[in-house]
Amino acid sequence: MSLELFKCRWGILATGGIARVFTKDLLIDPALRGGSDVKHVVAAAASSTSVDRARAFLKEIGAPDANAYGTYEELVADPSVDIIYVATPHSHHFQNCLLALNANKPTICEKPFTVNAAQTKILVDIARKKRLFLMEAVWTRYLPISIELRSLVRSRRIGEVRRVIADLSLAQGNSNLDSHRMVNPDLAGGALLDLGLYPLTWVYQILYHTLPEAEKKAPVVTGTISKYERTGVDADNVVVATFPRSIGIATSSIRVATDPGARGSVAVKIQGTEGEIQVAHPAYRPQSYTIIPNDKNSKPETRQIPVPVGYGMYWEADTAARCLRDGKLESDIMPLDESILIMEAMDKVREIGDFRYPEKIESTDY
Ligand SMILES: NC(=O)C1=CN([C@@H]2O[C@H](COP(=O)(O)OP(=O)(O)OC[C@H]3O[C@@H](n4cnc5c(N)ncnc54)[C@H](OP(=O)(O)O)[C@@H]3O)[C@@H](O)[C@H]2O)C=CC1
Ligand SMILES: O=C1OC[C@@H](O)[C@H](O)[C@H]1O
Repeated sequence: MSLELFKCRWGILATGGIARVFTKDLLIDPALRGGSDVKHVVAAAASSTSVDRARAFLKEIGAPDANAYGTYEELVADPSVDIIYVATPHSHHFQNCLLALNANKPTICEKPFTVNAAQTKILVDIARKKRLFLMEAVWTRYLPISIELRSLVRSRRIGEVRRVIADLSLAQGNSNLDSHRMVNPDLAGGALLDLGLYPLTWVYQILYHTLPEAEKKAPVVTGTISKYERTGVDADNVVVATFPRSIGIATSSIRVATDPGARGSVAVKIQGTEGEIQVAHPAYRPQSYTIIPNDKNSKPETRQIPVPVGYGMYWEADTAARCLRDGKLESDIMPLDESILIMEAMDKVREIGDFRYPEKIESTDY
């Protein structure tokens, strides 16, 4: 008996760098990643710049017959679209997700969800009230390596995990840096929201997500930031999250590098009472890990889990499609309340560092 695949029809909101990568990944034959029970179709894309840009995007990614729009409003009104993928700069996630949800479209949104927790909470409230699927598209969470590591931690492979140290630092040597969204306060630039979300993902997916529901408690968060002199966004930061039985330390920077010279460094250390797991850089897309037991007579074990094809963003898309198919309103892998907790941690560290974005993008009024 052959089972019919669930077809998920995507509307791509924005045509920048990550939209291109995600949409190309959507169209990769699932057989090349070992198969899937869902399939993806690019139904439409919109560019706020022009309809021609949307057309050129669709041609480039290999969906020339999909609907092209010159406004996001037209995209979210398209009845042939089942779900919207928001791929604008984070400054615009709140207003773009609002637009999609208000048009009754299930939505996934690039990381970080919004500029602050207040905005995320509003989106979550609206989605829950309208019974619409909503998910933060933190693609790292859905990678097979993350799933495997969460399972190893739950099975106490290294005993009880008491500490996670995670870093994503990408020194930006680029002479055009000052014009990049990464340091533009109007586009919610800065290391914490852009890069820091990944080390925080490791801290929360290991120290919080793996716990039984009854043991999940919001951590006490503190931290520090230092600013990029020319634009005032944060250039380096440290976040310390103290959970009832563990501590997480997440760091990120646009000044120094986790892996200088790309020689292969450790990005994440998951430290348990019986040993440690070292996860390879980069924290957003690691492809191997090593288990190092405390017992010096036991050998370290390295496991490679390469992304088989493309960039690896199809796994988050598969998760969203399955949720739609099964009538689920959120993903168990990236629950909405956990997205809010992580946004609150970033709010707290920005507050300690006296770093606020311009009111127009911190605002919850649109
Ligand atoms: N998951 C991942 O690995 C990655 C995620 N990201 C996340 O994706 C988001 C987008 O990043 P990225 O694709 O690199 O950004 P880009 O600058 O490459 O693209 C952003 C797109 O958003 C649209 N846009 C709408 N309003 C604005 C505005 N005021 N200024 C600039 N662009 C605008 C534009 O598309 P149009 O003209 O078509 O409307 C633009 O091309 C960010 O939130 C980032 O954190 C980024 C990189 C990697
Ligand atoms: O999400 C991201 O991951 C990779 C980085 O290069 C990029 O700046 C960031 O947005």
